[in-house]
Amino acid sequence: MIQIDHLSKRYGEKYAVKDASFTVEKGEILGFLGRNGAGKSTTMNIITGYISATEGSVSIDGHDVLKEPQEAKRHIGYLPEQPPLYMDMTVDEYLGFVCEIKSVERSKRKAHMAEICELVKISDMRKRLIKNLSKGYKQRVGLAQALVGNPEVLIFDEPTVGLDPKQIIEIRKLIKNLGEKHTVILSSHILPEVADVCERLVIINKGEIVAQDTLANLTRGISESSRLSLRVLGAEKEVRKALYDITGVRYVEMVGSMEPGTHDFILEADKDTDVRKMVFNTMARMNTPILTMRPMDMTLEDIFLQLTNEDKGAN
Ligand SMILES: Nc1ncnc2c1ncn2[C@@H]1O[C@H](COP(=O)(O)OP(=O)(O)OP(=O)(O)O)[C@@H](O)[C@H]1O
Repeated sequence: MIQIDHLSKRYGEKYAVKDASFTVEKGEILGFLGRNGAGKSTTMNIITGYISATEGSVSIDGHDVLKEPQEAKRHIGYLPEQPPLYMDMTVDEYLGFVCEIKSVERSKRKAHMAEICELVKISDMRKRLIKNLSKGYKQRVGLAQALVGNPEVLIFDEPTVGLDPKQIIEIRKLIKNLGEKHTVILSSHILPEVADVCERLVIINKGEIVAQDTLANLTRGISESSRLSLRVLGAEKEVRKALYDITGVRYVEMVGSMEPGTHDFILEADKDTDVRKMVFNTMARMNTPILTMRPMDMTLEDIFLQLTNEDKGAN
């Protein structure tokens, strides 16, 4: 649905985005994750045709954003980081104005606006001046303008910044719902947000894409080993040696003794080897009961930190 090919944007000598390529499939909710200043807004602004790229191309449903801007933009609803709201208009006046610029048929506007307002829950606010709305409601009006014309693709840039926790939950829920009928790109620097809402992630660091995969693959795929945490009732030296002798085990470390007579171990094994059965059998033979055994997957947070550490990336 969206194809981003070798996109770069340079300001003077500095790359805001460098050689970024990724695709967004029809119907998916893609998370575009990066720290502040990583190049998210720049990428979103290029995809939506707000600014031009220095190099590379973007196509939306086969239409090049640069060569066929009207056609490409017709498919996109965009909520930029700063929603383009007119503070002295009422919600109705503003959405009417957006209908006008998006060429929504006059006869259909009333019903279309009512439907959108219902969806983003601003029906009671339609006669209010936008400047008098709370930040959360202003953001909903921003979402509403993105939905005008019923575009297939919705792009949200940091949609929950500045909202209170209740508003954040509501906006995320709304985006999830919209994802059922639209292709969505959600740009954010908030890890739990994209983890909660998105099926697949593209991670950008210092202008470069450093990873793109499903959440599950990202948490599984990056490390070369799998780790287990164990608490065993038994003598440290014997248990450590027995664990170390298990095929596939690379490393064993005793990390503490939290209960009398027990020892806590972290065991690192080859990535594709599930050593749990062997650990169980070995400990059973030695009559050293396992009190806990837990796989230690890398969290998305670990991965994000690993991928976006200060030494990585360009510039
Ligand atoms: N018009 C501009 N002129 C010069 N540099 C710019 C311009 N716009 C962005 N940059 C730089 O490009 C880099 C990427 O900025 P961008 O706004 O895309 O990041 P971001 O990931 O959206 O961050 P944030 O979440 O803080 O908005 C930053 O270093 C920024 O200072």
